[in-house]
Amino acid sequence: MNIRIGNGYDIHRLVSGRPLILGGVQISHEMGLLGHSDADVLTHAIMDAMLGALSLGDIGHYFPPSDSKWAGADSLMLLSQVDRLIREKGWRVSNIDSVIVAERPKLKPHILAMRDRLAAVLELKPDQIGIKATTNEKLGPEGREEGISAYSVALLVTAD
Ligand SMILES: Nc1ccn([C@@H]2O[C@H](COP(=O)(O)O)[C@@H](O)[C@H]2O)c(=O)n1
Ligand SMILES: C[C@@]1(CO)OP(=O)(O)OP(=O)(O)OC[C@H]1O
Repeated sequence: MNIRIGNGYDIHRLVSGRPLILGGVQISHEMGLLGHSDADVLTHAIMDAMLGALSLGDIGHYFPPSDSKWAGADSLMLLSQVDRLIREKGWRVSNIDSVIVAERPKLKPHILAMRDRLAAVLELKPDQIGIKATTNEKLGPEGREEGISAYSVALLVTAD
């Protein structure tokens, strides 16, 4: 069995008038993330980790922000396409681990729902997907609540 590891990072700006969607879960908050798609920063970091593991570039290559086709796109649908790409190449996800950096809102109550949604799309068990949350101790853009970022690593294994 072959193994490959990849990492991903993304950040999106917090603005009023947008829904806050993380890991495919809509979270009640007075602000949401701005982006060409639904701006699901966690799912974007996970996709980049999966693509990075196989040196397949990044999500902007497959879903260019300049292409109106992806305007308002559901990031879980994009994740499903990335998963299909790696499966077609003979790989599958062994496990994913992630961190969301957000001063607010409290994400702990939503982590299990995010794991369930991502696991359903990736056809994994929820315990193959780690998601943690941390504040940035009021430091930097996340700490000033200007944005939310996410980091992810993905371990891929060959299907055989
Ligand atoms: N948006 C967040 C941030 C943090 N948490 C939870 O709180 C714990 C403590 O966070 P610190 O940044 O003070 O270390 C953290 O381990 C998370 O469990 C959260 O739920 N939502
Ligand atoms: C998801 C895509 C889709 O156009 O757009 P955004 O939601 O703006 O997200 P970002 O991480 O800035 O860029 C990646 C794009 O592929």
